[in-house]
Amino acid sequence: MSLFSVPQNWFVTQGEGNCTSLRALYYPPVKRETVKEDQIRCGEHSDYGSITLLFQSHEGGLQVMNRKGEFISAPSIPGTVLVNIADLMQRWTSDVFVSAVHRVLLPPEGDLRTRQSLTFFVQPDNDAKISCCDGSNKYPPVRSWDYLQSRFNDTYGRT
Ligand SMILES: O=C(O)CCC(=O)C(=O)O
Ligand SMILES: [Fe+2]
Repeated sequence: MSLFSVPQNWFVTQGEGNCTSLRALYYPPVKRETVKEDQIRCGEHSDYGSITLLFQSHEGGLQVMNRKGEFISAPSIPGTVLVNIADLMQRWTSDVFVSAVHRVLLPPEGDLRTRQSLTFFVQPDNDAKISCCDGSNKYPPVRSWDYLQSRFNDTYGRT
């Protein structure tokens, strides 16, 4: 089965309950004298789930890595929402959709504006078995909940 012939609702629901969440971020003003070498506002990363809806205020700073491995600016366009592919979606589609590595840069020197963003992380249902939709097994099947917990543990450390 290819990505283009998956049954309707394949990506929609496979159980009850999921870890979909909303994050509100506030980036305070940046005083240049306190900035450390190589500091940025949000370090480069990819999101874990299926897709992320990103609402950003208009100061800019978000960059997304293109397929050549270069970061390009993704400015905020009024009235739009940015949709990022995340890691489980890349696995699910067997790399047809590629998870977007992204980061947020510091504002230019002297720009003391704050920045705000809202990220809506859409996660597959907890019991969903994420296996390559083309049947290739390029990535071993994984339960959504287990995958997310392992990523959270890697990021925040085990308790
Ligand atoms: O603040 C932003 O624009 C990006 C935030 C982000 O990438 C995240 O919360 O995962
Ligand atoms: Fe992110």
